[in-house]
Amino acid sequence: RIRRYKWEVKNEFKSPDCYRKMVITINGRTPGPTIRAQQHDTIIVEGTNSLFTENIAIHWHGIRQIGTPWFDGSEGITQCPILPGTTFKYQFVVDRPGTYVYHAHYGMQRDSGLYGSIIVGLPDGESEPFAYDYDRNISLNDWYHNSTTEQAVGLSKVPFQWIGEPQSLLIHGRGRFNCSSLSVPSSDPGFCNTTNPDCIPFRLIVVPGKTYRLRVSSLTSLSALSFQIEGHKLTVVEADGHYVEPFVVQNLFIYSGETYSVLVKADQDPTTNYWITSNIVSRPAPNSPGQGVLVYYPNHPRRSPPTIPPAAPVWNDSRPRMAQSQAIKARRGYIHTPPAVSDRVIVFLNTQNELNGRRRWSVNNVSFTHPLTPYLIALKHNLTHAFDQNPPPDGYDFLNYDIYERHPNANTTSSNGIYRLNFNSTVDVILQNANTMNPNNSETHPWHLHGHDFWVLGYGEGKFDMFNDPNKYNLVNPIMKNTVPVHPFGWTALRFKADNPGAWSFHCHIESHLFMGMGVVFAEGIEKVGKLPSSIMGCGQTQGL
Ligand SMILES: O=C1O[C@H]([C@@H](O)CO)C(O)=C1O
Repeated sequence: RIRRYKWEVKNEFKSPDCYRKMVITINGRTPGPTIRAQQHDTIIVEGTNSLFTENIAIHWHGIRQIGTPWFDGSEGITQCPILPGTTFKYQFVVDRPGTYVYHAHYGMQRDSGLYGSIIVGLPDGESEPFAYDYDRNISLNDWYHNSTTEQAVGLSKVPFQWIGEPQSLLIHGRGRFNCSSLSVPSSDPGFCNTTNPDCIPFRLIVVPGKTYRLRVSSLTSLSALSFQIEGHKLTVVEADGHYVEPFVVQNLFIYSGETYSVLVKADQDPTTNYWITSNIVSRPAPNSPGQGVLVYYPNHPRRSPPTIPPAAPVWNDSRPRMAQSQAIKARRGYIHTPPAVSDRVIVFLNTQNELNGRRRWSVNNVSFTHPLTPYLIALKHNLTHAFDQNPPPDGYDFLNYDIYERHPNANTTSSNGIYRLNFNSTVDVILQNANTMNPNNSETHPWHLHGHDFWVLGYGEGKFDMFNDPNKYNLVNPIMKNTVPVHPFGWTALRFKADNPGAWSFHCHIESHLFMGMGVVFAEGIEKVGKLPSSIMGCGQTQGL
C-alpha cells in the first residue's frame, strides 16, 4: 500500500510549556502528525517548506532507506537543503515493523519542534509476540526558550557560550514552565500563561485492568531522561524496532534518538490518578520534571494525583543506566545472530577540544565539518574536490591516552573526510568516552547510525581493552538498535554489516554536539547506488547534474 502525506512546514507562535516562542510546525502541530503504516508500505511525504527564511530537511530515523539512500533526509550527506517556497517529495518503504521517529536534520532545527513518530505495524494476519489491549504513543523532549539560531551563534562564538540546560521537559509536546520565575515579567499576558491550552499537561486515559503498549521515544536536544509512571511497572518489549527479551523496570532510561515499547497494566487502585514523569539524568539539571497524568477511567481527567511525583534517580550515578543498557537483549525466537568475526575494527575516541579558540567535539581528534556538496552526490558523480579525500583515523593512541584527563592537545583538527567501508564487510565500532575539558567530567552521548541497525555487543567502564574485552562480547543474543548510549568514562561496542549502498551519517544525537563536530560519515557500495533523483541536487558542486 501507498500512504501519502502532504505536509506544510511553517513558523508559528506556540506555547508548548506555556512560554510563547516561535516554533516550526507541520500542518499546524508540534510534534507533527504520526505516520502510521504497515510493514512493506510505501510512504510518500510531500513536504512544502513554508518557512520564511530557513531551509529544511527531514530524516526518517530508524528507516534504513534500502534502495533509496537519497531520501534519508540528512542535509549535506544525502541531499541538498529544501529551500523555502519549494516542495520536496520523500518516498521510501518501511520494511520493518516497529516504532521510529522523524525529525529535522538541518543544523540544529530539530530543537524548534520539527519532529514526530512513525509507527509501523505488522502485515494483516501476523501478530506480535506479546499481548496488549491498546497501543499508545508518547514522545519525550526537552525544550529551550531561545531560538536555534541564537544557540548556534553562542556555540560557535569565541568565547564559547554553552546552551545550558533546557527550560522544561515536554511529554508529548507539552510541558510547564514556571512563569513566575521569569526575571523580567512581560506586560503581554499571552507571553507566559499557565492557562494556555497549548500547555495542558499530557493525559493518558486507561481502562482499569487493561494492558497498554506505550511507544516511548525521545528526541531531546541534550537531555538523557528517566521516564516513569507512578506505581506502575514497565515491561520493556521493543527497542528501536527490535523485540526485546522482556524485562521489568520501574523507570526507563531513554536517550535522544531511542524508541522503546513498554507494556503497562492498569492494575493499581482505580479511584485515583497517577503521575507520568520524565527527569533529566547524567547532567546536573536544575529544572523541574516533565509531568503528565495517567487517568483511570472514569476519574475526572483534570484531577491531579494526590501524591507528590515520584523521586528522580540520582543524576550522577551511571551504574543503573549501564545496568539497564546491559539488560537489553534480543527476544528469544527473534534473534539475528551477528557474524562471528569482523573485517575491520574502528575505535572512536570521543573528546571535547578547542579549535582556534572555539569549543568543539572530536572523534579521534578530528572534529567533523560538513562540505557544501552532499557526500552521496559527490561520491556517485566522482566530485573529488567536494571533500577531503584523506580518511580520518581508525583509532587513537590506546597505550598512552588517559581517558580520565582532559585531552592533552587541546587544539583539535577538523576535516570532512569519510570512512569508506568495503561493501558487505562486517565492521566493529568501539565508542570510547573520555574526560571533557572540565575536570572529572565525562558525559553521556547517544550515537545514532543512519541506514543500518547494529548489534550491541557490549558496554564497559573505563578504557576498552583490545585484548580482553572482545572475549566478553555478547554474540548469542545481542539486541539490534540504531541508537546507543556511550556512558560516562565508558565504552560501547557495536557490529554492523556495511550492506546498504550509500553515504551514512553516524553521530551523537545531541543537537549541539553534532553541531560542534561529533560525527563521522561512512560510505559503502557507491557503485551499486541507483540513479540519483534530481530533486536532491542544487547546492555546492551539484548544480547542473
Ligand atoms: O558541549 C558541551 O559544553 C558544555 C560544557 O562542557 C562547557 O564547559 C557541556 O556541558 C557540553 O555538553
